[in-house]
Amino acid sequence: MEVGFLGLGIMGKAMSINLLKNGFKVTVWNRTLSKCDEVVAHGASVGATPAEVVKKCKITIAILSDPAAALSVVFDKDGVLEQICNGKGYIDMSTVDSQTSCKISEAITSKGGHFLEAPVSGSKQPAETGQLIILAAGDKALYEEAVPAFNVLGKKSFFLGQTGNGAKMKLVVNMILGSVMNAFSEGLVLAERSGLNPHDLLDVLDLGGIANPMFRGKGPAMLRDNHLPAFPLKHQQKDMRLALALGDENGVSMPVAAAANEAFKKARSMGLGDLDFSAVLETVKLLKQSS
Ligand SMILES: NC(=O)C1=CN([C@@H]2O[C@H](COP(=O)(O)OP(=O)(O)OC[C@H]3O[C@@H](n4cnc5c(N)ncnc54)[C@H](OP(=O)(O)O)[C@@H]3O)[C@@H](O)[C@H]2O)C=CC1
Ligand SMILES: O=CCCC(=O)O
Repeated sequence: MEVGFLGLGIMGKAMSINLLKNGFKVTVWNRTLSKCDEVVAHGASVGATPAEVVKKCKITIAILSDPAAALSVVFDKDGVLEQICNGKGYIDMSTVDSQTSCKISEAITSKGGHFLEAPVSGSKQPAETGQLIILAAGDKALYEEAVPAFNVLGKKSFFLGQTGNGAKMKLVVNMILGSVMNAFSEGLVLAERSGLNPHDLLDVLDLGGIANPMFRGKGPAMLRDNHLPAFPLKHQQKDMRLALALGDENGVSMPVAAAANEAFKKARSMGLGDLDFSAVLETVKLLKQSS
């Protein structure tokens, strides 16, 4: 199967290379052209614009930073809308809000195209190893058609019904993720400042009921102040912001998530937005030092 792929950031690069390694023909586009080089070395072709990719491919996948980027690639000049038509499918795997997803869906389907949202849970390493969790919603026929690609990209795909449900599920998951990361950061600093060995804390956590791959995977690096980006902090803050808006729409009080969002905003203001979201740890250290 030949697929188009728009967006070669941390996730898109890993996912498109994974498709190529598993026998898919892939035509890629990225706003910054130089990021195509590594994927081309794995056998990809390059399209000059999103429209050119869609013209060439029956199904085009996108994974872009945020709602503004997702909308721009569809609606702007040389965008997806210029070539989408009957028989072609567009799958947006970016993490966006349901309103953005519905706006894209309406535009694609008004041109006769098929639309699926399919944000993913899991980060850089699961993207590299095909272990993502795919949260799809929208056009069921397009979902069925995309299953061979999803089977390469992920360990499990969910079809969640109407467009918007995938976006909502993803935001709920990441709202929890961001809140947990803040609690974990506070715990690491509290352990150290109160005279405990934080490595002992990691061992204790790993044996108990709240053991999880994130503590295990990121904890040791966090203790070395290593925040090399797998999931950029600026994207986690975007997800908290969008999840809080979903809370507003549904009358759900989320004081924990609101506090976590403030911490991620603080980290962004400290210039940490391009680091991993674990860098929110630095805001806890800062607060303790100034008190
Ligand atoms: N990293 C992770 O662990 C995960 C990320 N996600 C989500 O996946 C999406 C991508 O994440 P990730 O790969 O980490 O992000 P990156 O920041 O690494 O990549 C972002 C991509 O979006 C492109 N982009 C940004 N703005 C525009 C624009 N205005 N027009 C066209 N292209 C644009 C970038 O192009 P350029 O190279 O030119 O800047 C790049 O290809 C986000 O929605 C994120 O929340 C979901 C699960 C896990
Ligand atoms: O959206 C990013 C999710 C990152 C993760 O699941 O570790």
